[in-house]
Amino acid sequence: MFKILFYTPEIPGNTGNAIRLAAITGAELHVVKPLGFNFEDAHLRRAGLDYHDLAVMTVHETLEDAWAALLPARVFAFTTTAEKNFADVKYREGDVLMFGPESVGLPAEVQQAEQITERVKIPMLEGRRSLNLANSASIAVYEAWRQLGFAGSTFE
Ligand SMILES: C[S@@+](CC[C@H](N)C(=O)[O-])C[C@H]1O[C@@H](n2cnc3c(N)ncnc32)[C@H](O)[C@@H]1O
Repeated sequence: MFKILFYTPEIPGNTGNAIRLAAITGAELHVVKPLGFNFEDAHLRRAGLDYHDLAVMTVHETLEDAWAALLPARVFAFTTTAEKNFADVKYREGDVLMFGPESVGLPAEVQQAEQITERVKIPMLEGRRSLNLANSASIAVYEAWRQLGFAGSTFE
């Protein structure tokens, strides 16, 4: 399945939603510190509901630790500044879908890192700033999973 990579997320409810997304789809969730919350946060637990035990989640101390655990793999950096439509990628099993923190998005140096295969954008109307982090991850995982015929799901 796919790997969701949240770089330094700040808002607990978004990571809680991603935990639920991971449990529902089988995608792994990888989270890079520092985090803007702790895992006991009520908002995170509420958003993740009772799915925490069903999700595979790893917390990495640094981005280097995350690369060591995830690579080799293709890494797609989701950013509002990309030119390429995320839906034009032909996703493969094991791809990493990477997202930035809520306030500032992925820093330029991370977007330009050698580990990044391609920067991609989810379409928006002209003049709109960005989607919510958890919504972005859901859209990305479901498009990638759709391309794989929803492998492993009840509709396979
Ligand atoms: C709330 S957004 C960050 C907003 C930040 N001000 C920016 O412009 O990047 C959090 C994350 O969601 C993802 N995201 C939101 N909208 C997106 C879009 N239209 N295309 C690709 N990624 C998006 C990105 O990974 C982003 O770092």
